[in-house]
Amino acid sequence: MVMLEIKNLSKFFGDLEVLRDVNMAVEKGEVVVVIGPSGSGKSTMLRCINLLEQPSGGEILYQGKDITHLGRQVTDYRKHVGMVFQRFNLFPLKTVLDNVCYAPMKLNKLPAKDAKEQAMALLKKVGLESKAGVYPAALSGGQQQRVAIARALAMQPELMLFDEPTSALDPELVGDVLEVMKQLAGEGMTMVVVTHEMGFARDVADRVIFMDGGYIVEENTPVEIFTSPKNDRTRSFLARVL
Ligand SMILES: Nc1ncnc2c1ncn2[C@@H]1O[C@H](COP(=O)(O)OP(=O)(O)OP(=O)(O)O)[C@@H](O)[C@H]1O
Repeated sequence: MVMLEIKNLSKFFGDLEVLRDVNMAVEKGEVVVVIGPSGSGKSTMLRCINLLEQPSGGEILYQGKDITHLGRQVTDYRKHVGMVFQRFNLFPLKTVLDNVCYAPMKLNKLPAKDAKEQAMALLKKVGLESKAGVYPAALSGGQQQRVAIARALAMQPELMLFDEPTSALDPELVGDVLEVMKQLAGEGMTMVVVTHEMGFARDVADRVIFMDGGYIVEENTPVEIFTSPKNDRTRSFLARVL
C-alpha cells in the first residue's frame, strides 16, 4: 500500500528554486533514506511532507488523500506524522517523562495515567527509563535525541520523518540514536530519513534517494546505489563521502 505520494513537487524561496519536479512514493513499512549534498533540498522536501513548508507547486497525497492545501486540518494530519529534527527542542522546564506525555495528553486528551504508562514504555524502548524524572539539560545530546524520538512516537504516528537526527551530536553519541532508529525500522515503522550517515543508509534503507540541486537524481536499493550508481553526480557525491 502506498502511504505517501509526492507528485511534481516544487518549492521556491523567493526566486530560489529549491525543489524541482520531485516525484516519489513511500510504501507502508518502507524505510526511505534521502542523501545528497548540503543545500540540495533534502530538508525542504521533508518539511513539505508534513507541511512545515507550503509547497509552491505539485501535490502530496497521504494514504491517497491530497493534503497539499489542508488549512486548519493540518493539525490532524500531523498527528499521524512524527518528526525528529536535527535540534531536539525538548521542553526545558518539563521532565523527560512530561516531555513524552505532553502531546498525547494535550492533543489526544489521553488521561494522565495512560499517557504516563505509555511514555514509560516508550522511554524503555529508547533505553532511558531511568531518566524519566530528570530535566533535559541533565542529558547528553544523544539521550535528548532519543527522548525526542520517544516524544514523536507517543502520538502513535504511522509515518516518521527524521531530518538529520544525528548531525548535531558528538560522534560517540551517534550510534545509540541510529540503533533506536534501526530498531524502529525493524518493527515495521514507515520512515523517511534525511541523513549523512551512509552506513545507516546502506544497512537499514529499503530504498535510497539521491538529491542534488533540488532534483531527485537517482533512487534505488542501497546495494545498487552504493555499488553501481547510474548517474555521474551520484558517483562523484559518493566518492566524496564514502
Ligand atoms: N526558509 C528558507 N528561506 C530561504 N531559503 C531557504 C529556506 N530554507 C532553505 N533554504 C534554502 O534552500 C536550499 C535547500 O535547503 P535544504 O535545507 O532543504 O537543503 P539540505 O539538502 O537539507 O541541506 P543540508 O544537508 O545542509 O541540511 C538551500 O539553498 C537553503 O539555503
